[in-house]
Amino acid sequence: MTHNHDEVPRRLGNYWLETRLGSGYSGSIFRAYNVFSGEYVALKVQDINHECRTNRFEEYIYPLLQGGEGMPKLFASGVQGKWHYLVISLLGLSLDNIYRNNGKKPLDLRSACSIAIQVISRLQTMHDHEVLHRDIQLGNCAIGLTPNETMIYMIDFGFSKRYIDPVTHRHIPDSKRKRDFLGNYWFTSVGVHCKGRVPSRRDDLEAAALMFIHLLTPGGLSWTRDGIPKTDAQHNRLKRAKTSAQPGDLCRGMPSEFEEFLRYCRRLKFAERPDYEHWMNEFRELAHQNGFTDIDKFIWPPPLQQARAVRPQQGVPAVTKSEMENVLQGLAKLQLNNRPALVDQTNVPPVAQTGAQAGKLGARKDSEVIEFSSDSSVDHPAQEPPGKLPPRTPVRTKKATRLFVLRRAVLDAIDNATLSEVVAEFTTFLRETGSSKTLTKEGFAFLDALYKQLGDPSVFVQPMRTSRTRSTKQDKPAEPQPAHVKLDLVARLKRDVARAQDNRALAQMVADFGTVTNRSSSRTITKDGYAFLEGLAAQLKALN
Ligand SMILES: Nc1ncnc2c1ncn2[C@@H]1O[C@H](COP(=O)(O)OP(=O)(O)OP(=O)(O)O)[C@@H](O)[C@H]1O
Repeated sequence: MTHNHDEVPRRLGNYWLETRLGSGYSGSIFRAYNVFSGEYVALKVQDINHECRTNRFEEYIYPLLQGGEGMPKLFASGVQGKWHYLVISLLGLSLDNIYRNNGKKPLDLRSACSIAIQVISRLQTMHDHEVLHRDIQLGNCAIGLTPNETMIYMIDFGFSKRYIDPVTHRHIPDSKRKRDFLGNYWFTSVGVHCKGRVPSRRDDLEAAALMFIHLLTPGGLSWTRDGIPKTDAQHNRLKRAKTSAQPGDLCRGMPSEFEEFLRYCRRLKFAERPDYEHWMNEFRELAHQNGFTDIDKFIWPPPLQQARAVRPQQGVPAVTKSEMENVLQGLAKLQLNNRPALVDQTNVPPVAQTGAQAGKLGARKDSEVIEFSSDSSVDHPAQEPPGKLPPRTPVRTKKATRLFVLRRAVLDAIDNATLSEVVAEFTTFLRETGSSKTLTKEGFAFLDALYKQLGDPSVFVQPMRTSRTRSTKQDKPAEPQPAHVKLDLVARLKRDVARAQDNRALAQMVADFGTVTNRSSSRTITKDGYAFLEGLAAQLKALN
């Protein structure tokens, strides 16, 4: 049953209704003001006979959330005639309004990080108050009005539910029985939408992850592009597309945090508490690495300088053409002659003609240009046609890009002499760049590649850099070690590297070095660490 909003009285309770702000399936929302105080509010009104009495559910949920950051205030609720009304804080634009007003263009990375931090924080607040949202979408996140315009609020609790039983204090039970889907087509998790599972905290987070990815994807998530499905066949097609989309494909060209976050949400168990703090910190760190300041505030439109810093685009390298040329010229100096393979590679599918095999890397044609991206998809050659490099001035990208190029050179290397040169270059580069000697994610990715190449290029290698705070059993956090453990081990590695007999022994040393660096509190490279890397380059040459 729908209603004509012209029928809604001009006054409900102590509130005088002005303009209509929006309307959904079950009711309308008006800008209104308190006739006594003059205070402006938003008033949600619904016919009491409506088949979907979401106002009643919201009336139950709002009090549970009062006082939480980013939760609208509930001022009043009641019934007048055939109208049920809820009076809540008046807010500004929804993220859906912002996205549409911006021509549905992908958002800048600063805005995406800021939204990610705030939305995860809102979900933490709701979940800590024992409530699931169950309908996370752009239209249900709204910014405040001045002076709260940098705060994202959560709205529309019509589908929300307590997941802790108020009597037994136990988590709601899971069920094998398939349920009808509840939520929205675009962002509701694959488990709930496509497999009929019972929603829990993990699904709110997965919906948020899909929303962030959507905001960074040109044209949005693929299954959103044909509009709302009108038939069962269309809906089934949408579900198939959603189910089969792999995180790596959805997030190609984006910073790896987005893909990792989606994977993390999908690994969570039904009743498991997500590690909200960890993910907020990951997005803060990502923002920090890109030079964004004040990231806990959502600033729209984004500050000009910061918006320009990095704008991730699907499959498009995040470097300028001239930066890419510089890097390639540097690599061209490497002598890559045909020498025996490092290890038995019969298990490895033949690699397409790479720069290493073709001769000098600098001689690569545009179509052979390797992918520059600060995500884990660097193993896949860029799908985008070359020459589509957007102008930008990345802050962190230069360092990250250089490290990725070196990592690629490791994977392409076919002999120890080449590896020796690449390791020497990696060491010099680390010594020369930046005031911080911290080994970045890209630095660890280099070590992973080196370990794989020295040991067995055909096997999957568990990354050496692990999360500090991950709470699932599978991903044990890396316990920090006392400083002397690292110092002792690295000193030993420095001493022993010159005595290593073969590549496998060197591989083990690289793994030990990466692991101990990861477990040190600041992940820095010490003087002995540099000496070890230099010794490694020398020993590789000697073992050639
Ligand atoms: N507190 C508010 N202040 C200002 N605008 C709001 C507020 N709450 C909602 N709106 C606007 O009204 C729209 C509909 O709001 P809401 O989603 O709460 O209603 P609904 O009837 O439950 O909608 P739907 O059925 O589409 O879920 C929102 O997208 C937003 O643009």
